[in-house]
Amino acid sequence: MGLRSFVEVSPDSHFPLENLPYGVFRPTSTAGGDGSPPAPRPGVAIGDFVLDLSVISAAGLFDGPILKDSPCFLQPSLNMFVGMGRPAWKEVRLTLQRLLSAEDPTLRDNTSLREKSLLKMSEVEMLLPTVIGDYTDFFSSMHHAKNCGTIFRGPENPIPVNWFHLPIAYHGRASSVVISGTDIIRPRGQGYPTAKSPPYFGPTQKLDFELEMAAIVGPGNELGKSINVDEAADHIFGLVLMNDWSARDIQAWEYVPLGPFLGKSFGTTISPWIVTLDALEPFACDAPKQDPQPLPYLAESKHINYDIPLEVWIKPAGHEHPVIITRSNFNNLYWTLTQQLAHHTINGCNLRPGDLLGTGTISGPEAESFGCFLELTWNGQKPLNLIGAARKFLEDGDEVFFTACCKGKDYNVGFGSCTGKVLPAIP
Ligand SMILES: O=C(O)/C=C/C(=O)CC(=O)CC(=O)O
Ligand SMILES: [Ca+2]
Ligand SMILES: [Mg+2]
Repeated sequence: MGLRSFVEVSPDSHFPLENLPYGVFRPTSTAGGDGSPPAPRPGVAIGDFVLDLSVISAAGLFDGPILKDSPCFLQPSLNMFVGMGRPAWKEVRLTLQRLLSAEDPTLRDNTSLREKSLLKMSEVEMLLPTVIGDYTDFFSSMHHAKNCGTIFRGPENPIPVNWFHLPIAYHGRASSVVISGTDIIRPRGQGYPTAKSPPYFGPTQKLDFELEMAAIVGPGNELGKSINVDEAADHIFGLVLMNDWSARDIQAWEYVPLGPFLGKSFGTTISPWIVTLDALEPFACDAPKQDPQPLPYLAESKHINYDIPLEVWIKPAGHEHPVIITRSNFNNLYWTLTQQLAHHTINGCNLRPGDLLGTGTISGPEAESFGCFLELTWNGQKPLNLIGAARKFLEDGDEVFFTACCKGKDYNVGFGSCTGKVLPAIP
């Protein structure tokens, strides 16, 4: 039997008391005094409701030693709270699990506070949870690295030799990270030239999704200092789903020798609810054994992943229901979140609260678990059948849905969804 809340939580909900993911929202039902939209504020998800943490904070209910008098929930983003570190996160989790439990009368029996603080999810708009100063994207699934290498560089040596020694990454573009539900405009750009013609210019003909998750950085490090791999988990607040939309024709032509640029910087979608590592703890599992042994700064005493089943669904224009196109799992990552974070800071580069670290596309070993169209259709050579139509890449009007849900014995720890619809290119 899972934990019980006085708020009704259906058995298939992603958001029971065991989860309590954090987001930033604004109520859609009420406007401010001058008619302007209400200010963004932090909240946690419980069943089909959002608990407004600014109201709980103003009511003085965060009375633990760290949170007492802290303005961290009177902010328009979660940056201040995630920067406070694990002792603060633990204190808030305990306070909220008590306040929302079926047994505690404080909120349960206070009608006016309950009405002020608990809002229906259907009556709020979700916003980006943190101000993202920097966004980095790793490349940590071996299956994805092997498939991309074979497709882009040939089957002889698909995985570059450095890949087994360090978690490869590129610096992404933070300005175009958007919240789930935001439309994505098909980008224009230069594509690969064919033997006799110059580079193609126009709307990408190979628009793709990439099934990823991303870590939200906690306290981070000062410039010039690095984070020890065995302490790295204390710098990861939690995880979201992430779609690293990619234009494969633009990417293939531009990426030599500096890596992805305009083929990926036109939009990256994240899900609104940050599921904490504390909530994911029951789903920890061994990460793949690494051969060769990583260098000492990457050798960790606790080498773990999480068992997070992932799904991608697509709803083409004119269709009522989405269809599933791939199933993978977070536990396919070869380099762990903590190794990624330690590697990122080993040269003294500073990470700041709220930064976003993408895992890289999470492909599994089987064709049904590949994490993007590039792999699923082998760069368009083997089209997929999508509701009777042959598909190589994304088309205008397609809606892409990612979802993830960890199954506990009597409860779920879910991520909700990460969605986006493809709009036609600007003429
Ligand atoms: O192998 C390549 O040249 C390119 C690979 C990617 O597009 C991957 C990327 O963005 C990182 C990832 O998602 O794993
Ligand atoms: Ca990516
Ligand atoms: Mg992107």
